[in-house]
Amino acid sequence: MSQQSLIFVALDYANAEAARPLIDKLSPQQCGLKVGKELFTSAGPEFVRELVQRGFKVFLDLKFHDIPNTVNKAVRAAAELGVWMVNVHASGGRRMLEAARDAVADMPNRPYVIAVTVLTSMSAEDLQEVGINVPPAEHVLKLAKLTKAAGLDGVVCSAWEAEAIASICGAGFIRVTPGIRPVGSEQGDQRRVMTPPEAAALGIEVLVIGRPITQAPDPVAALTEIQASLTA
Ligand SMILES: O=C(O)c1cc(=O)[nH]c(=O)n1[C@@H]1O[C@H](COP(=O)(O)O)[C@@H](O)[C@H]1O
Repeated sequence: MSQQSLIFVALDYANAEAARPLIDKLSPQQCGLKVGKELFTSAGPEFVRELVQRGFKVFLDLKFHDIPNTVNKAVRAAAELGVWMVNVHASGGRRMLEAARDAVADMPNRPYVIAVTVLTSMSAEDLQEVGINVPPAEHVLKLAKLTKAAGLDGVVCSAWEAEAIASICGAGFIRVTPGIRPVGSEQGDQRRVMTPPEAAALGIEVLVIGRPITQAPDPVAALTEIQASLTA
């Protein structure tokens, strides 16, 4: 993993045709691409293979959360597409996480397997409603420790929890942070947000950014501006 924060553009588009105009203007040297539930459901594995063939690091964000056997098979199927990273939900529990880890253990070029802690769209109130009566940061840390103990490569968390995770889980443990919002951009459904330069200053390995780029009048210019702001 490089020292500088890598940016992954969240391709939250309705289908491949809608995503292609932006992808055609990007290079694998510039950023990675995240394919999530919407685009994967409409465009399918063939589209993921196409992005991999074009040389992009692809983060397949399907957030698997199921019984261990099902997650094991799903992670393996994702890995066989040649993606760089795949994720599951840490709240699936230790045995599910171990099954995700084991799915790719024998692959020579295996993807990173990481686990979502607490979604960046969730606030303390949202957590309370689902029976978790501790602050988000505390629950994130608990799930990060479980993920590390199960032998996964890292976690998805908000940038606010990234430093504490590094101090508890160690430097090699990858932190992937969505909920990144340049000053002046709309928060939308995100709750635990931070600006790109602040997140980069924390040494976060991967910043996931969607709408501030994809909904901008000129997405490539928005990405370039964000990238410049990281080192300014
Ligand atoms: O796993 C993810 O990528 C993810 C986890 C999380 O906690 N929060 C979160 O926003 N994401 C994804 O990151 C992207 C954020 O997009 P924007 O809010 O548009 O920047 C979306 O594709 C989400 O599905």
